[in-house]
Amino acid sequence: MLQIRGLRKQFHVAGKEIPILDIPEWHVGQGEKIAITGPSGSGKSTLLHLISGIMRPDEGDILIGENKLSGMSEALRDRFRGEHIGYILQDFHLIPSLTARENVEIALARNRNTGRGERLELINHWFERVGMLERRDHKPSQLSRGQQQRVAIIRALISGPTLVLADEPTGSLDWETADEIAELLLELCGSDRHTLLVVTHDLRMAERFPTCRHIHEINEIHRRVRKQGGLAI
Ligand SMILES: Nc1ncnc2c1ncn2[C@@H]1O[C@H](COP(=O)(O)OP(=O)(O)OP(=O)(O)O)[C@@H](O)[C@H]1O
Repeated sequence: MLQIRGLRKQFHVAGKEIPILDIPEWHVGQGEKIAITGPSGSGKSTLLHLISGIMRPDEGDILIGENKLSGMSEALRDRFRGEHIGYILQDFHLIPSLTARENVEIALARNRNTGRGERLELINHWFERVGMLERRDHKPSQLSRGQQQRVAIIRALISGPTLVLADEPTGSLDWETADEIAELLLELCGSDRHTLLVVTHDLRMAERFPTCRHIHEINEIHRRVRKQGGLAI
């Protein structure tokens, strides 16, 4: 469902080009659940930014299903992301002035052309699924961090994306809450319909996943830079 070919990304920093990613070939099958681990600065978040189309590669192709991201205009990539990709971040990024339900509703209204009644029914169903029905009219500041992440997970999944990307989803949570969130994410993405890629430093979380890959198994930059006698990133 996800294919990466000849992908390269570098950043221009202080007059120098710093290579970050070099992925000759990587395939992820429909329904796979993969945790990607690796040291800080090894390009994990950059990889997710490229797969979501938020960032463009310098070279190479990313295909999601039959859809080649490099062949799309920025507007088309934004639409494609809204319709097919769910993104979960460490810091939730909920809108503070809106309630939990409203945060979910604006994402749903943007991505799905449904009537309000149908939307509210679906939203209630999801809040019930994550055990937060009674909290749906609370603002983010009135919720715990774990609860805020549950709302962010609903927001990412409610439109039925085929690909779910999560960047350190448990990074700002205590261990117990992190375990609950990892469990919830795997349960909600459990069907073959959802492909789930999570980048994490949390090895306890990574071990729960059917597949766990170190970024250096995918990204050849580390090997190449070392071979050239450069600094390892
Ligand atoms: N927009 C940018 N401009 C310049 N350098 C960048 C930019 N974005 C990321 N980098 C650099 O690219 C490298 C990879 O960053 P990235 O955030 O992908 O790493 P990461 O593996 O996700 O790290 P962490 O685990 O700490 O989040 C880092 O050295 C970072 O400083």
